[in-house]
Amino acid sequence: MSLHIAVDHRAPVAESVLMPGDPLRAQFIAENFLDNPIRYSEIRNMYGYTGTYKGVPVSVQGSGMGMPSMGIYSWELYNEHGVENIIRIGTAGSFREDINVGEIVVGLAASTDSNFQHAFDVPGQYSPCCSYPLLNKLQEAGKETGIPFTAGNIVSCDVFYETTEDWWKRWARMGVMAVEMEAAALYMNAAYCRKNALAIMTISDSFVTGEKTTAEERQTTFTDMMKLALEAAVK
Ligand SMILES: O=P(O)(O)O[C@H]1O[C@H](CO)[C@@H](O)[C@H]1O
Ligand SMILES: O=c1cc[nH]c(=O)[nH]1
Repeated sequence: MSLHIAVDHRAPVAESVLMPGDPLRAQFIAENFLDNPIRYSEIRNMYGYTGTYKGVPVSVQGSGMGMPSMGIYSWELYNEHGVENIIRIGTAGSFREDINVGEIVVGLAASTDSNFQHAFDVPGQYSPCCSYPLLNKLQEAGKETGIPFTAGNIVSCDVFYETTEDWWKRWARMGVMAVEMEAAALYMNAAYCRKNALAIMTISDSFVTGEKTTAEERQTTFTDMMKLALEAAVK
């Protein structure tokens, strides 16, 4: 057991873990996609489950919202639970008019406005990027399932409710596709711990059109992303 994640001897945390921000999305995936899921942790109601997908053990663990929370859970998974691969399965807001609600984006790199990197004491600006081996597996899964996605730069922000209008347009001007709140911390922890990480997000709202999805839709309807991540996790 680590400080924030319990263990259950019947269901050790698997080598590959899917991480949604929302613990109820973790429960939905476990109940609808995994065989014989067991909830190994409910500390703070941040549920974690292990089951099998196509016969291979896979875990699903809520990360909570924001880089501090993702930083804690991914650190403990990598360092105290033997995890090698983490695939974030999140939601994001689109900055591009050709990337619409319901579509999937993959963070090749995660720009950020956070100071999370101070923990690593690098003498400059670190560029958080995904793991190439996991990206390759996702590409294979994409070809096999026919589920499309767009890969590029995303931004992980500390603030959800920005107060200045059009703040996002300056990120968009630099080719950043979408905003979420955890990938940069995950990528930095993975790099430091010599592990693998990839962030996949379904677009839940568009800064360009103003379209939005409900909390319930964000919890349960983004099943293509879940399938894609599971297929990549068992390769
Ligand atoms: O749906 P999740 O995975 O939580 O991701 C996004 O949604 C939350 C904000 O509503 C933030 O955590 C953001 O990164
Ligand atoms: O972090 C997020 C996630 C979805 N939509 C946003 O606007 N921000």
